[in-house]
Amino acid sequence: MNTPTAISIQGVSKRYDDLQALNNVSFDIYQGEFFGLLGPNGAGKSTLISAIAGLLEVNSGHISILGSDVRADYRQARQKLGVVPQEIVMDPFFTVRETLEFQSGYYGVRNNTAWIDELLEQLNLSDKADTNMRKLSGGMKRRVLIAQALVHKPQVLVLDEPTAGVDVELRQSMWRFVRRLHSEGHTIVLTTHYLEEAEELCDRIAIINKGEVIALESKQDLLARGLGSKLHVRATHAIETVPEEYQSRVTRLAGNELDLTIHRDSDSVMEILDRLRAASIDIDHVSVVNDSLEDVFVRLTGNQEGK
Ligand SMILES: Nc1ncnc2c1ncn2[C@@H]1O[C@H](COP(=O)(O)OP(=O)(O)OP(=O)(O)O)[C@@H](O)[C@H]1O
Repeated sequence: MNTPTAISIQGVSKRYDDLQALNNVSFDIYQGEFFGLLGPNGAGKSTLISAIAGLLEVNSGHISILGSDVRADYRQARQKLGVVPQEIVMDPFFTVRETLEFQSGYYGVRNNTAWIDELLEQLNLSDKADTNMRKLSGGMKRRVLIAQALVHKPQVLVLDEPTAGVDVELRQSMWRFVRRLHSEGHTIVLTTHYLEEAEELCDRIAIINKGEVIALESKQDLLARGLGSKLHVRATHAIETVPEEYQSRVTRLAGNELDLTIHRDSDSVMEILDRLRAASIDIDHVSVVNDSLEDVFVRLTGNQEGK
């Protein structure tokens, strides 16, 4: 693949006292990707994002944004990058518009009123432009964070759990806007605990666990990994017993309904159904449900804390 690199992460390690938060992390994110960074709580995602933003001194390794090193060429790298942080820190006495103007000044951007107006409109904030930040709801503050990250029109946008605690309607309108930015050529990096969101939006996904990258694949490849699927069987009568060889795979047995985990590569569904029939299970209906990203994530990280 010859696509230019948007974010290059090379051999990055970070230690907090005796805790290794990042351990020799290396991967590239390409221009125009919608990239997902997933992992359970405490995996090291926010540490990596702070390092990408050039806000954290790492113990070893290098990170660059479109060729600019985030430490050595901090100002250039920051011009190319917008980061929507997880935590809301804002001056409560500024209005929404003042907040965005102040942020523009920080990047040395002037005369960008038209772009600020567009951001306000796209994020449904136009009627709040002159409202003080302290009077906004949490969801509205999150929208201002996104606008703030975009005032200087960065090529690369990193969103650290932007939809935590945001209602469904707002989440959808935020994603519409982020998708539009992506379709216009922006590189988007997303961390989220809503795995269905990552499944819907991201082209490629890295899973971090205990400071290490444990998977880095296209979403399709990740979803095709491992066991793969669930076989759902409905019988015409209550199912009394399941053949012994399948008992360890039963995830649900209730009345005439039975769920079994199956391995897409090595199991023959027809053979399983034949054996169930031979065990006097009169099959009425069968369906195969593929693993979700959440199933794969839980299997790879071995816990459910990332939910
Ligand atoms: N400033 C700090 N000092 C000491 N330890 C820290 C500091 N910041 C983070 N850690 C620890 O480093 C590890 C990685 O934390 P980090 O916030 O990067 O994880 P995360 O993947 O973003 O988690 P979450 O999903 O909960 O936001 C955790 O064990 C955390 O407690």
